[in-house]
Parts: sequence; structure tokens; C-alpha cells
Amino acid sequence: MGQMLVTCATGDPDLHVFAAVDTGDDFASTVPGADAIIDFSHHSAIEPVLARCMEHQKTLVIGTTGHTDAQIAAIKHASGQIPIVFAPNYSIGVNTLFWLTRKAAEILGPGFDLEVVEMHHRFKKDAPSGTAKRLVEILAEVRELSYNKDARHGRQGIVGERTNAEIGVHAIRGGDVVGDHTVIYAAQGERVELTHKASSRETFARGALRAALWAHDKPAGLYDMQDVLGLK
Ligand SMILES: NC(=O)C1=CN([C@@H]2O[C@H](COP(=O)(O)OP(=O)(O)OC[C@H]3O[C@@H](n4cnc5c(N)ncnc54)[C@H](OP(=O)(O)O)[C@@H]3O)[C@@H](O)[C@H]2O)C=CC1
Ligand SMILES: O=C(O)C1=N[C@H](C(=O)O)C[C@H](O)C1
Repeated sequence: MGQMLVTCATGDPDLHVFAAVDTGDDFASTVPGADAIIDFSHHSAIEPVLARCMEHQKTLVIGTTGHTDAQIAAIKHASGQIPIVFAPNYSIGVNTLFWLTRKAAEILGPGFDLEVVEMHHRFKKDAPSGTAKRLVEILAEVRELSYNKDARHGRQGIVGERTNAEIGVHAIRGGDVVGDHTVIYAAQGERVELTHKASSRETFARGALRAALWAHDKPAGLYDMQDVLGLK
């Protein structure tokens, strides 16, 4: 994603790449000169990223997924001091899928069983994807369930029938798949499936750059891609 961000930003007259930082590079000394920081790395990197952005009052766009609950709490805390856009997926298509997922769950109601399936390339380090997690959170909000308690990951070892108070989550890994997500609403006699398939990582990079441009002069706060796209 870092390489894709640099490629997309380089061709954009509104943007200048101040620095590209990888493991072992001196992140701290690059922060003061930039208007915004875009983080697509690993969730374990979040503490120094937040600390440096707060120290220098910089806008932060987080694309990284897989954060622990404690790391998410630290992101929320930091957003009291700086503008942060935090989104598991910066594509316009998936953000439309988020909206449709809520709408379909509201319309179809409790008679439909809810399952989320995602597939990604073999190099992905977290599972389920941040996008799948967000889809389950949206479904859980509509059904008054909770991600931590009611998501059923893979169902291995579960004996007995499916209950109403659960949302299945299934992560498939293989090859070079950029990112597929399907939300399944299954009832007796019919089934609805909403699917998004990304075929290039460019859509994520362009969305994150758009978020940085949108957020760099915003007041401190926690924003997501729905805010950037005006979907709220
Ligand atoms: N929100 C969105 O739209 C999208 C989110 N993502 C998420 O972005 C993240 C990155 O994905 P991807 O680019 O495929 O992952 P990669 O593993 O290909 O790249 C991650 C990069 O971050 C570097 N890195 C890891 N830890 C640190 C650290 N502590 N400090 C600085 N650099 C670090 C890695 O370096 P090294 O290899 O040396 O460890 C590597 O260069 C993932 O969490 C993924 O889920 C991906 C696509 C879209
Ligand atoms: O790691 C990836 O590649 C992707 N990660 C994000 C996620 O975890 O949801 C977004 C996208 O699906 C690609």
C-alpha cells in the first residue's frame, strides 16, 4: 500500500510526498515537515505514530487494520487532540457496501441469518479483515448484538444448530486476491447477497489520499471514510 500511495500521490498536483517511511526509518524526524501522516503499516506501530502526530499537531489518516481494543482506545483518545481519519477500507465501493449493509439488515429484519465472508491474498497479516469486522459491527448494531460476544469466527468446534443471536464471519486466504467481501442474508426460501470485489489496490490509495486532503484543515476529532464522502 505504501508503494501505491506514493505512485498515486506523485501524479496528483494537489499533493507532495514529503517522505516514505518503512520499518527502521527515522519516522520521528520526518513528522514536523509534513501536513498529514498516512499510516498503512502494522497495528503494532500505532503508539509512536499517535505520539509523534500529537506532539506536532499533525493530521493522521489510518488505513492499517487489526488493532487491539486497547490500541483503538488510544486512537480515540488521540482524536481529542488531532484530526484522525480511521477507516478499515478507503474504497468508495466498500463504503457504499457499508451503507447498503445497514439498509438491507433494517429492511429484511430478524428472520434472516447474517453471515460475512471475506477473501484476501496470502500475504495478509490479520483476520478477519478490518472491513469484515466493520460489516459485522454494522449488522450487530442493527440487531442489538455485539461484535465481541456474538461474532462466530469459522464455527470450528461448535456443536448444534445456528442461533438467531449470532453473526458468522469467515476469512479465506489465497493467491493475489485484492479484497472480496460478501454479506449474506439467508432466510427460509430466499437469500440476499451483497458483494464487493476490489481488483486493484489503487482504489484504497486514492481514497486515503482524498481523506488526507479532506482532513488536514479539520478540527480535532475521529472521522471515517463515510465523513469524507458525505455519506452520514
Ligand atoms: N484501509 C484500507 O483501505 C486498507 C487497509 N489495508 C491495511 O493496511 C495495512 C498494510 O497493508 P499492506 O501494505 O498490504 O501490508 P504489507 O505488509 O505489505 O506492508 C506493510 C509495510 O509496513 C511496514 N511496517 C510494519 N511495521 C512497521 C513499523 N512498526 N514501522 C514502520 N513500518 C512498518 C512493513 O515493513 P516490513 O515489511 O519491513 O515489516 C511494510 O513495508 C494492513 O493492516 C492492511 O489490512 C490494506 C489495504 C487497504
Ligand atoms: O490487507 C489488505 O489487503 C486489505 N485490508 C483491508 C481490510 O483488512 O479490510 C482492506 C482491503 O480489504 C484490503
